[in-house]
Parts: sequence; C-alpha cells; structure tokens
Amino acid sequence: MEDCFVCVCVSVCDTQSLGLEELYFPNLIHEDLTDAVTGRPYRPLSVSEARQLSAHLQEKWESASPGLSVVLPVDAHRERVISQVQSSRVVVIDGETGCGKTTRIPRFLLEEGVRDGEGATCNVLVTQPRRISAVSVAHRVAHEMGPALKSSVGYQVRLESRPPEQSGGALLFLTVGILLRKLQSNPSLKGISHVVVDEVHERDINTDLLLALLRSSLKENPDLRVVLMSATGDKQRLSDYFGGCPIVKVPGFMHPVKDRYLEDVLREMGRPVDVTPDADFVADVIEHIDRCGEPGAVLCFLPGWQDIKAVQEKLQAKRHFSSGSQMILPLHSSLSVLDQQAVFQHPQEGQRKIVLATNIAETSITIDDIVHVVDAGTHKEHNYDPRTKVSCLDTVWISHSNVTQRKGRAGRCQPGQSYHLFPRKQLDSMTTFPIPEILRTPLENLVVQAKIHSPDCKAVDFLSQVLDSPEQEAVRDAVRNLQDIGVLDKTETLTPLGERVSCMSCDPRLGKVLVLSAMFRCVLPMLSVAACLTKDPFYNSMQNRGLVNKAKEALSRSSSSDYLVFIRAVLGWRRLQHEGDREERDDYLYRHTLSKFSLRFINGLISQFSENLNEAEVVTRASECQRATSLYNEHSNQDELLKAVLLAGLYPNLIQVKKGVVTKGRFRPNSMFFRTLNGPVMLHRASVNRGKPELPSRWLTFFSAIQSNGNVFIRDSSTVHPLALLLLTDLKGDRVEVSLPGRSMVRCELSVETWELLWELRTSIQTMLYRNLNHPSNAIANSSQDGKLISLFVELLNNTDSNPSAQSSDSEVD
Ligand SMILES: Nc1ncnc2c1ncn2[C@@H]1O[C@H](COP(=O)(O)OP(=O)(O)OP(=O)(O)O)[C@@H](O)[C@H]1O
Repeated sequence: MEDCFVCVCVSVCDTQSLGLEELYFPNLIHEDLTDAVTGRPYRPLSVSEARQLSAHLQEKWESASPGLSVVLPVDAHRERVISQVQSSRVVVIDGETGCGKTTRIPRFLLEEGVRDGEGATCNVLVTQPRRISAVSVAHRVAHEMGPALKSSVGYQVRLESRPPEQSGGALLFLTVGILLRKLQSNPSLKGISHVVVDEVHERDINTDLLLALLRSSLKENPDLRVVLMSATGDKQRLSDYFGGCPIVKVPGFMHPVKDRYLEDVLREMGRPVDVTPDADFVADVIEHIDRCGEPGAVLCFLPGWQDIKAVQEKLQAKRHFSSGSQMILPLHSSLSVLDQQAVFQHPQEGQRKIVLATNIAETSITIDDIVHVVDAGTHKEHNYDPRTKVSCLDTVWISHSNVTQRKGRAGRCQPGQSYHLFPRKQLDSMTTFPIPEILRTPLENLVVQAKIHSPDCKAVDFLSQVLDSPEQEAVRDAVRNLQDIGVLDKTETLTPLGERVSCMSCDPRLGKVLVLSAMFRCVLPMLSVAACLTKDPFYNSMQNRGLVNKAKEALSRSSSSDYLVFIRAVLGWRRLQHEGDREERDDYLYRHTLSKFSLRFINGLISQFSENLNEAEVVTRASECQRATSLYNEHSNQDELLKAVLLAGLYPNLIQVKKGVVTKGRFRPNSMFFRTLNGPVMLHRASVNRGKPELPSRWLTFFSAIQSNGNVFIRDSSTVHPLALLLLTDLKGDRVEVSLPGRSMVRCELSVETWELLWELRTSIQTMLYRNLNHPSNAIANSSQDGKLISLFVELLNNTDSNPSAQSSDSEVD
C-alpha cells in the first residue's frame, strides 16, 4: 500500500550538520596562562624574586664557567649577533652550514642575559623542525655547558619531554608543533625573552603558521625577541616579512667535502653510464665506499621507509656484508627518540657505521663520525589535488637547498666525500628552494589552528598573512569541509564539537571520530585506528606487500573493514605486552608482519590522544581511555558500533557500492563499482575490501585516498550498516537523503511505523550527542539514560541486515 511507506533519503550534499552549530559553545578558554618553559601555570616573578633569582643565576654561571668544546666560526661573531638582537626585535641569521648557529647562538643569548643580571627574565625557546634534532642538539648544548648548568637546558618533542628544571635562565629546544600548542595557552609568550626559529628555510606548514603567530606575539609582548636562522633559505623575503629586519651574515667553516656526481661515481665503479639509481645501485655504491673509501661512517639519504628497508635488505644479502664488520642503522621519523639516538653512537673498532635515513637527518644534526654522504637526490612530498580532494605522496627531486644541507652533514668534524647519485646537469633543473608545504597540502588542520589562535578572523584573512598565502579558493574549500563535518558553523566559528576537535593533535576528521567514540563508549579501539591512520603498524616494504595483505586478511576475518584490522593488530599486541613472554611477542609480530617500532610509536600516540580527550573535557581522566573495563570502553567489542562511529566521524567520506558494471561495451554483472561524491574511485590493493566478490553493505566509509595515474584509490575502507547512515550522519530537517551527483536518489523503503521509530531514535541519539558536547559535566548524571540508548542502538545494528537490497532487488531506484 502506497501510503504505508515513506521515502527515506539521506543527503550527502546537504550536510548542514546536526544543528549543533547553532548553539555556539564559548571557547574552552584557559583563563590562566601556561609557562611556556615548564608547562606549569604561569606566574610572573615579583621584582624582588626576579632580582634574587638573577643574582643566583649569575653566581652559578660564574662558578660553573661553561666552556666551548671546540672553536666555531660563529664564536668570532658573538658580539655582533648579540648587539643586533639587542637593538632589533627580529633578526635573521644567515649562517653557513656548520658555523655553529644551532649549538651556539641560543646559548650566547642566554649567557648574555645571565651575565647582565637579567637571567630571571631570560628564557630562550629554540624550535627545530624535527624531534631528532631537538633532542640531539639539546644534549649537545647541555654537554658543552657542563654538569652544573645542564639542568637549565631541556627539550620537548611529541611524546617526550625533559624541560629545564625551572623557568628563568632556561633554554628549551622544542619542535615547531609543540611551540604552536604552547601558543594556545600563552599566545603572547609571556615570560619568554627569545624565540629562535632554526632551519626556517624548511617552510613546513607549521613553521609558516608559527611565523605569522610570532608577528602578533611580538605586538602583544614587548619583551619578546625573535631570531630566525637558516643556512640556505631566502633571507631577504624573511626580512621583508618582518618589516625589513636586519640580516646578520655568519661565515662558516667546513672541512673540505669532495663532490662526485652520478657520472663520476659510475666511472669510479667501472659501470656503464645508463644505470638506474634503484635500491640495488645504492647498495652497490655503499659497498664500493666500504671496500675502497677511507674509514668513517656513511650517511645515505633515501626518500622513504620502504626505500630504506629495500637498501638495508640488499646490503644484508651481499656476501661482503655478512662478516658483521658493518653496522647498518635505519633512521626514520617513526622511530622512537631513543631508537633515533642510536645513530650518534660510535661503532666498535674496525666496524663501519652506515646510516640509512630520510630527510630527517638533513638539517641541524651533527653525527660526528660521518665522512661519506650518499644522496639519492629525491624525497617524498605530499601534493594535494583540490579538484579530487586527494593527496598523493610523490617521490620528487629535492631542491638546491636540500642538496647543500645533505652535503653539509659531512665535513663537520673531518674532511668528507659527497656522492650525489644524480647527473651533475640535474642541478640545473632543480629549484632553488623547496615548494612551501602550505601550497601543496590540504588546509583543514591549518584552518582549525587559525581558528584557535585567531577566532574572530576569517580563515581567508588570517591565512593571507602567512609568508606564502595559499589560494583563497583552497582556504574556502577547507572551511567548507570543516563546516560539512560540523567543526565550524556557518559563521566560521568553532562549534561545540569543533572546540573539542581542536584539542586533538590529529586530522580533524579523526579528532571527530575520537570525540564521538568517547560518547559511544568505544574509545580504545578508535584510539588505535586514529594512531594507525597516522602511523602504519605493518612492516610494509615492496618485498613483503603480499605478506602484509595476507596478515590483514587473517586479522580482518569477515569484518570487511581495514579499521578492524588495525584494532585487532594493536589490541592483540597490547595484550601480549601484559600477558605474553618475549617469544610470544616476537612470534606475534612475525606472524602478522607488524613493526615493533611502529607499534611502540602507535602506543605513544594512543596516550597522547587520550590526553587530548581529557584536555577537551570529553573524558574524566586520560587513563580511563585505555582501561578495558572503563565506561568509555563499555562497547569496545561491538564491531558494528565501531564501524558506525567511524562513519559518523568520517562522513561525508562515503562510498556507494554498486554491482554490475559496463566495461568495454560488456555488462559484467558481478563486477563492483565504487563512487564517492567526487566521482568514481577504486579500492587500493592494500585494502581488505579490494577484489571481494560480495560486500555485506552497499556503503563504505573511508579516510585516505591517493591519486595515481589519473585514478583515485581508496587506501582504507570499512563497510557500514545503512542504519548508521540514517541515524548517525549529520543531517537536519525531516528529510534524509543520499544522493550522488548525476544520479537520482538512492531510496530505501520503510513502513511509516518503522520510520517513526527510527526517527525517534535518531533524535534521541542526536540529543544525547548535543547535550554531551555542550555540557560534558552532565554526562555522568545522564550516564544510565545514555547507556540504555547506546545499547539499543548496538542491538539494532547487530540484529538487522546490513544489506537488505541483497534480498529485495527492486528497493533501489535509479
Ligand atoms: N654532537 C656533536 N658532536 C661533535 N661535534 C659537534 C656536535 N654538534 C655540533 N658539533 C660541531 O659544531 C659544528 C656546528 O654545529 P651546529 O649544529 O651548531 O652548526 P649549524 O651552523 O647550526 O649547522 P647547520 O646549519 O648545518 O645545522 C659542527 O659542524 C661540528 O663541528
């Protein structure tokens, strides 16, 4: 009977969100400032306290009388640098590689402050682009300053922090990302005398944002000074950006480093000239150096983890390398700080150290026994296509500036050799500087950051103030995407959800998944997913791709979800940390082709995201997120709920699955066809859903897509129950519609009674979310009512068919 049915359609185009946006939740304003050195609440010293502390510091430094372990070129320019910094609030230091910028200038500034009797108000923050350099340079500076003063020096990086003992006479090395977070709770950097931005030429998105924020901090905090340092960047542009500030040139000293280009290397090795510089060739060059080169360590730059693993495997397979007289060390951003520090150790007598690194070893660090640098000439770069909204990670040629930095890792403590594995003429087509990251990545994260730091400013206006402004259309696009997922409202203000998501140090979509997962009481599995989407847990290399796929298949069982694979991999490993012995743990890693290093990093991320949820006031304590029996994990073993929450967070990242495709003029009834809002897509071979003859639902959700040869590949996906689509997606009004461009609506027919019941359930769920986002403190009071509702939802998901159309073929109207 016609009137017994209503047509239920869920609109993907009209994602106006739950209506949550309407009620603007006031900023989670930290009334109190945080001390940027110690992380404790900021308390300015009284005049007498400051005087006392300064006198104490002066005495301490005088009796410690810190020395300089070696004389460096910058030492002769100390007075010039200091007087420039005293007379101009911003100074650019143009110091050649190895002149001593990183290890000396911050210390000079601090020393001068202390000796002048102003130590109490002298606090120097030094940013580094990466964890490895922040940690290793802090160690070096502390070592040079000696045991009595080393407690004044510290570092803070993601997942690890050893700040100076106290504020006042302190030197803190930190990554740019950490300083951005500190700026949230202390925007004008009260209590900080100097911010030194090292390696400013790298032009990563965080550094560009930092420079824009420092311009406003300088206006608000008259005591703040900024020093920008680089060997290879465009100093004039930087100076112009800061109102024409002075540029101080510091000449360097490097031991001679002999350049060889591909043609020279081939000649030396007696090879033909048409060699492809692949993993085999790189391994051959390293073997050649080991056989014929002078003693000393080798540092080889490769584009990515897979290339490092490939070269490592090639080296280990060589007979020459079977004697154990070489020590091969991979160096990659996903290694823990401790594992990264292994590259600074000296090998045993007679052993040669070979470090295989990505560009993380390119700037700031000194590995003092490096004699040979091998440079493959490429690195990985994210490029974003705003048309398809897809990023691709390409291996591209480095710039001149990178070539100089890489070469500059040799010749620091002794003469060296640089093997550039590209023809000399390639230099002519390399750009002078790398393309700023801000011009080639999606901007959602940056827009959220802009909103935290400057809530009243339109994103387009805020981002027009950065050194290289992204296209206005790209910014507007990012704003629209954030509005689509309910993080920003129509006026570009952070919604209550957005306020919470802004506390999460991950992609905003993943942040939303995490916030929702706490509310749906399945937080630990989602923390694992968010961490694995940040860092792949599998031991992935070209060679063992097949093994990884098999391991994923086994973990997936019949879940049709790459996210459940992640969850099972991580939670299985965590269980063995408590219950298993070493042999069982090793066996587990081997059986599932998992990387121990990555899993350790993932564990660190899980803790960090738990802290973020606590800061966002979504959970009562960070540790509750990881306790299996906590309320926040009541439904953590409900697979359908996990998939539903993922959809709620990642929506509108939705894929429609259709069976029956016309290819090359023939209808293939059993082939699958996948489509998102932006057009047809294919499933990547890394996904467990690829090549499946049947899927249990006609809808998939996804997080990452990549572009290759003109096709868009979905890297990870999960089937979702259509009820989740009806009940959890951000919609408004009484019409729920799913439509994809160029196609008419997809309908599902329900009886009026069923629809009324579902609508009631949907309203109750939305009200629960709305209430918990706006008034988290009431969440406990409403806990049992919420509990019943979630249980009902779980029951529905578990006891209804996720692919009703499989039975009734005419329920879909095209
Ligand atoms: N850990 C270390 N062990 C031994 N020598 C070191 C160490 N760190 C620094 N040095 C010495 O100090 C010199 C200057 O290092 P520093 O990192 O301060 O230079 P920089 O000017 O910042 O160089 P770059 O721009 O290349 O990072 C090095 O070339 C090396 O001779």
